[in-house]
Amino acid sequence: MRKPIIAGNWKMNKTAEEAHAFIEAVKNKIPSNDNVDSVVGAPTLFLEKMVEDTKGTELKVAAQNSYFEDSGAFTGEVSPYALGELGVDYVILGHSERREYFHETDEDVNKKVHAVFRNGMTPIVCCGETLEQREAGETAEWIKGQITNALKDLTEGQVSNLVIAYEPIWAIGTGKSSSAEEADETCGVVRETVADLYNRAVSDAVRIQYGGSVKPENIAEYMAKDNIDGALVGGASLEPESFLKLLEAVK
Ligand SMILES: O=C[C@H](O)COP(=O)(O)O
Repeated sequence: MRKPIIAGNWKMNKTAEEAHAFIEAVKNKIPSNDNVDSVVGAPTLFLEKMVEDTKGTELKVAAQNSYFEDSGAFTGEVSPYALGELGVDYVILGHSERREYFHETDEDVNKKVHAVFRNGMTPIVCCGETLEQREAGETAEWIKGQITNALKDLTEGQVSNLVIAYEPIWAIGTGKSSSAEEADETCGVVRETVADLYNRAVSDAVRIQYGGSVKPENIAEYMAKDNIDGALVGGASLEPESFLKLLEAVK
């Protein structure tokens, strides 16, 4: 039985003060992590304070990116070693916005996945197709390729502990969510790819989230599906009330 994982991704939103106010508003209302893992992905600037603010609570903190080298002459980059030292739990990797605007490749994502594991954190690896790819019937092949590349040279133990977020690009921030059936089918492609690359025990263990216009009103439809173990949520994770409703719907 896989434990659900709901992760907010604030993207480049909020000030330090707003982030602190959010944590204050939710921290005593987070469901027990015996039932659901609750995560907030915050901008790098606030991570230290968020880790401090969430100490002793059931809320976990995610970074939204990490570089693949631990240290060195990489001006402006975020060290995975420093993130691990800070007490960050998860790192979102390969989000379609990072791939599109910052030209991240599958190879970069794979190196980052290794770096995040090496530093004791859990990667949330994103994959997803464009509308053109979906309409051309290329979704399954594309997703298989992204997953195969992202998981290169990982151990069975690492992949069993990994989180994969399937986010159709056309459903992100558009209000056009994928139907639960379509989302489940493609999350099934992700799971079968993991089974082919590793084995059934690993594919049964890996947790797969759906992301793309998830909100309190529709999250239950996704969570009812066999291959969907959680959600990666942008817009609807920004307000405390909405974030708590997402967690309530799955606990
Ligand atoms: O990482 C989250 C996704 O990009 C989904 O964003 P959204 O919930 O605003 O559509």
